[in-house]
Amino acid sequence: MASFALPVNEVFETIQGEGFHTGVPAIFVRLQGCDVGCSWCDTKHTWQVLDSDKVEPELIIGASGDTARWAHLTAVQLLEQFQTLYKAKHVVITGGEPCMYDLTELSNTLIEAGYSVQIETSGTYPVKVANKAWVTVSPKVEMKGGKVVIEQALHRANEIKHPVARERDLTNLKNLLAGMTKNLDVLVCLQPISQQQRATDLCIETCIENNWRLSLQTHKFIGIE
Ligand SMILES: C[S@@+](CC[C@H](N)C(=O)[O-])C[C@H]1O[C@@H](n2cnc3c(N)ncnc32)[C@H](O)[C@@H]1O
Ligand SMILES: Nc1nc2[nH]cc(C(=O)O)c2c(=O)[nH]1
Ligand code: SF4
Ligand SMILES: [Mg+2]
Repeated sequence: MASFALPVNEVFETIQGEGFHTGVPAIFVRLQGCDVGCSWCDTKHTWQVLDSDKVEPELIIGASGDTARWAHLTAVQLLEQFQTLYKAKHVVITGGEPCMYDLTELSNTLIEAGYSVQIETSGTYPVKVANKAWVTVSPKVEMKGGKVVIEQALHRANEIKHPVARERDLTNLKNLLAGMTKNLDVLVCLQPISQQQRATDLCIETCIENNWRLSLQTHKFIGIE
């Protein structure tokens, strides 16, 4: 079967800094493209997929820095790089919004090669990924792009990791949870937006009240990618 290529912004090995898998060594594959439009997004350089930003694959693997550059890479090309360059056996496919693309072939290829796979998604696109993949949905409600969180993503989620700045974000989360008809015991994390103290205090208080987990973007505190 012809392997189709995905637009990759960066590939790097680090420690998962967010959610249930915080602390796990991981290879990150950041895909280019997102039309959700979160004003506080910390990866805005991935929003547009411009031909003028397309480069050769060798400029992407292991490169660092927040640029809009991207290259087409196939599942086999990525797997070969992982097996040559990295030790981690957990792969996080993120973006940009990775579920703009069909991730089934990439995730199946990696799982068959012995990797665990996790997807970081906004929940605004159907999640097309291997059944064994871990899906982290970070619901994006009332963002500029006007997209809505879809039921299929919430029902496929292994964890819901909600970004919180103020009370309204908690109300939005509780409305999403109340509307779910399946996956009712999904794991819930709260993630303060941009490490704001008021948001962090609100998350701590709410996690204790609801027995939810706190997700702190630990990589930003210890200065790793
Ligand atoms: C950059 S997004 C990419 C994946 C996908 N588009 C999504 O939003 O889940 C990865 C994670 O970073 C979170 N995030 C982005 N900017 C953030 C910020 N300023 N503060 C806290 N979390 C942020 C998102 O909520 C998401 O959980
Ligand atoms: N260390 C680290 N952990 C992360 N977890 C989710 C991330 C993301 O940008 O999707 C991320 C990231 O950018 N770095
Ligand atoms: S959905 Fe994710 S990548 Fe897109 S703008 Fe929001 S936080 Fe950024
Ligand atoms: Mg990040």
